[in-house]
Amino acid sequence: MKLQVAIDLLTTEAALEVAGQVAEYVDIIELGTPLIKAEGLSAVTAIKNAHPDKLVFADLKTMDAGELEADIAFKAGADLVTVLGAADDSTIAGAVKAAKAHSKGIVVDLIGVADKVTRAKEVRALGAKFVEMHAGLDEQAQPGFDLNALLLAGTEARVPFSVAGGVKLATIADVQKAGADVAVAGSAIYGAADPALAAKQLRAAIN
Ligand SMILES: O=C(CO)[C@H](O)[C@H](O)COP(=O)(O)O
Repeated sequence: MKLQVAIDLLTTEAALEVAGQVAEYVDIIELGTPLIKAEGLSAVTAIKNAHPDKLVFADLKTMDAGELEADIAFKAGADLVTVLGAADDSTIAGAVKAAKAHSKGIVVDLIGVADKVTRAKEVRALGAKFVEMHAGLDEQAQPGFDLNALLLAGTEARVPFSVAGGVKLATIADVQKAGADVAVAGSAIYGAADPALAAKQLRAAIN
């Protein structure tokens, strides 16, 4: 299983600092949606230039204009770009077209999708590289949030998947057991007192 760090900080400078601290322990470096909204796609270029050996993930969460938005992110240096599973099939197909043109990949984020198992199968058929079983920061803050529902959906969908939703040291082994291809950890890494140590421990827990 790969480890992805999601950097939900607001400046390129801060993102570069965290990426530099944790790169040796992760496979994929994600530029979070708030960071891209704050800094633009130049943040993606800066991270790719600093870490050309890592997969750089631009969390655009595209909902429309799939081909156009994915194309500009790939041109900026992204290897993986997200489109929302709630988007129209044509939006996802358009983004996949852009990914094929750049020999890169589209990840479909199933945040907010009620039937994640069915949609995962549909978007995989449309050409998604993998799907993200994702409970967002707001959903995680709701009482009763349960990561296990995401893990179950991933296992049942039988397509390549990542899991994002407050993944941490206490839960990353369960993510691996569920058969995930990628574990995404955001606040557990960038919010830690020592991000390098947090990433190292997460990596050790899945090796
Ligand atoms: O995409 C996101 C929010 O929409 C986050 O990057 C993702 O949820 C991972 O962060 P965390 O581990 O803190 O949940």
